[in-house]
Amino acid sequence: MAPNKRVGAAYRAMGSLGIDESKVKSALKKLLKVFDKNWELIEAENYRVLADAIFEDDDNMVPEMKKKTRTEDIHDTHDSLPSFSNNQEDETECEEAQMHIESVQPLKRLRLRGQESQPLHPLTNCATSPPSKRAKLEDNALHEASSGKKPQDKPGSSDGNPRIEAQPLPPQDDIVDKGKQPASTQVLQRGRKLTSERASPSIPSKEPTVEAGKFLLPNNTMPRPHTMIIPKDEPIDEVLDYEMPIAVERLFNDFFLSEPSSVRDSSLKNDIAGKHVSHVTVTSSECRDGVRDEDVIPTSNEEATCNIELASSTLGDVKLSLSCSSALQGSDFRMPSRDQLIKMMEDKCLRSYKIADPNFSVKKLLRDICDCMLEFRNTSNDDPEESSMNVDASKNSQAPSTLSVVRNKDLDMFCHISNGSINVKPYDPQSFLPLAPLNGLNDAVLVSEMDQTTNDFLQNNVRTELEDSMSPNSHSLVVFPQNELTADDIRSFHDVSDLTKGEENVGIPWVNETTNDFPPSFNYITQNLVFRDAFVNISLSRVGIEDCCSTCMGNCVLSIPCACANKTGGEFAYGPLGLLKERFLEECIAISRNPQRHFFFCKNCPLERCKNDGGLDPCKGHLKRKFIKECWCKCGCGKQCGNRAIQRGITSKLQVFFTSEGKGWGLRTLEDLPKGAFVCEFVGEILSVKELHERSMKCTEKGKYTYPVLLDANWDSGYVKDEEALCLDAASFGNIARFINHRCFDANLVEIPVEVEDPGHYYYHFAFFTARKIAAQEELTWDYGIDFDDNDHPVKLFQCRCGSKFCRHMKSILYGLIVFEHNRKLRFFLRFDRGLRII
Ligand SMILES: C[S@@+](CC[C@H](N)C(=O)[O-])C[C@H]1O[C@@H](n2cnc3c(N)ncnc32)[C@H](O)[C@@H]1O
Repeated sequence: MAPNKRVGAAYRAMGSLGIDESKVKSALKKLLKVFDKNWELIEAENYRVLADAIFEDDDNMVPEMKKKTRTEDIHDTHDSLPSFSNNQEDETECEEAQMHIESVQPLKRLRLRGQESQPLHPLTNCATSPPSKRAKLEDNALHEASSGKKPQDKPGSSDGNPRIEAQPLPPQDDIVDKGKQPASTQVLQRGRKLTSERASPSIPSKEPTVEAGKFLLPNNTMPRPHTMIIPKDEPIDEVLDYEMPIAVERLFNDFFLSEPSSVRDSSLKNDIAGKHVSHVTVTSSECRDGVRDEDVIPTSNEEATCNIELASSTLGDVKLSLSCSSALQGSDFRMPSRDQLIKMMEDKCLRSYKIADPNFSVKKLLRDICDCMLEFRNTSNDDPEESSMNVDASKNSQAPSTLSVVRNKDLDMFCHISNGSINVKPYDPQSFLPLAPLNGLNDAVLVSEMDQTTNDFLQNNVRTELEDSMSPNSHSLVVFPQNELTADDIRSFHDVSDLTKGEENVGIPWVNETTNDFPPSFNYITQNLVFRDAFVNISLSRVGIEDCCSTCMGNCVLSIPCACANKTGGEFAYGPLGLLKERFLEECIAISRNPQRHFFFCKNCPLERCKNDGGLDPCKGHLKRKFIKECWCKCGCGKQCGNRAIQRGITSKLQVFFTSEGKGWGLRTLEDLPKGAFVCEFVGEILSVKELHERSMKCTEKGKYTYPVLLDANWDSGYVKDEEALCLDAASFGNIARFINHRCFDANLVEIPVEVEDPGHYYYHFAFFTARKIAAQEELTWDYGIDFDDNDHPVKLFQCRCGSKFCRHMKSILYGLIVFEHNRKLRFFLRFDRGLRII
């Protein structure tokens, strides 16, 4: 009989590790038996289980040899060595045994270190699908292969055995596991019981009790910061690395959420067959009926038909994802609806289990699974508040077919069920990259590689702050695109939990409940930065005694107006609570809403000048605004002075979201805001208007746009030099304000120029304040002041979808239509629905 190629390959692989073929044979035999001849399991990770099994054999042999040596020592110490020498085989074995006492650990370390880039330990893959049947050994094949070509010896190893002492020992600290026991086939029989039976939070689940084939484990093919060996004696709990968020997001949701089933099927098939799909954890031959408990067959990804994935993060958040492939079901396979699937499962369970709670439900089962996962995590968490989890299944989310599971008010998770896909998707402040692996990308790219110190630091310092800034709403499902990604896309990733990348006092999360889009790529900055030519002279010497309140102390707004207040028109703009005073605010709103009354026209307008097109068109007008002058570091008051509102930065809970009205991304508040509150500044690159003009031209050519704001509130004071005619552009460098959309006339924010460090009036801060009380969840808007008939406006014109009944754009469209209709005698249907729509 021809030698079995797989056997031969196994010998060669072990040979390349310097392992003697006699050891390979017996270990291989055992494994084939245990694994029911499933070669994939044996071959996984370059025959890792085989190597481990060999080491284990050696380990077992060591005590025997030691015992023997000790016995002979007692009888005759001097005779013991010769007696071994007389027996060549025994001597060799003894040598091996001795050698393994010393060196099996380093060998394993070295091997692991070399495999760092490989998928994780096969343990979990195998463990999720262990064989349930026994089979005959492949004796013949083994025999023939073992009598074939001898594996090449390692250099320095004359007898074919590994000479460990020749290999450098890695530092002990590098090793995550204890290194005493190899991951062995014994471990494969272990698992974690995931039933509704709760583990007591005080008793860590150290004794996995699930039989082979009946348990689920998190998919561990994703990379981890610390690849580790799982010592065989240690419980499976150790496999779960709760120190790091596990970024497993298969997100078959894309397929399940919206597309017709036929589309879904083909996409899914491609995905499953593709290399990227590597998270097969449970495979069932009868997945038509859901996940089958018995006869779980380990299989390759290509054969996968049913996946269950669990993922958790350090916060105890759990994601469970089910997916089903049509690969083995035939072309007419259709994914059942969520309700069909649940009903089918419930019927099956009620049929199968003689004693079942009459109120048994699959949803409850899933929640229980999630609870169990969380409890595993909570056992290591002493915080009683976190340990007591409140599952509220009745809470509905906005998404259809969604089940919300809320753990507690501050740290909740969002369990989404939609057509076979169940996600518990939390806000995860520790992940610096999106949680989802995306097609065409190696998962490794997407998992933050934090070392323990960074991780600990974040846990101690950042998480609480970020958690505080979150609301349950912000944990909603985020669907990541499944398209191929470019390097640019990868660069544009924004942390779901904090788009500001930690730059602001508060984290500002983003959500997209509408499309698969990510927020646009830009660099987050909290302070305006000069691009190149803009003249911004911030120097202490320019701030004269009349421009600051050097003799003030404490909180200026509580005492008589200081020099800074004088510059604001004789009194402080802010009241004692830090809100803008009503009268001041109303004046500012009036300027924005009735600009015609506050326009001034420059004699030599920098905007017209910078066009450099020969002629000089007349100035189109600028708004003369009211300024706020805040106290600054040259003042005697402290940082808590009430006249330093914008300097304290963003304090409100905000969220970037994808609007449903076609405006792209927008900014909303997650909490009620009072009238007159500072929200944020418009931050960007400081450009001269000339630079802006040049940039706009270039951008337009490339189909890109600038996000400019003119700092023209003081251009009426005389001739404005080119380098002093400034603007801000937030397209590439900006802050959260770049997401604030326009609303005609009745916007809920008002923009006010604020001077802080430059008394020159040409450079100032462009700050947004609430124009009225704003309720939580309301989108924040400001009136860009666009003339929709002015094609020359520095802001790229768009079709306004502000929904305001005062919408200027719609008015002009309506006017145009009426004229058109009148002239052409054509009929148009107009519908007044959230503003004017043309149908
Ligand atoms: C400063 S950005 C605001 C954020 C933007 N929506 C985004 O997705 O990045 C300005 C752009 O948003 C869009 N936009 C803002 N307000 C809008 C409105 N009322 N209707 C339609 N589009 C709007 C326009 O495309 C505009 O050029």
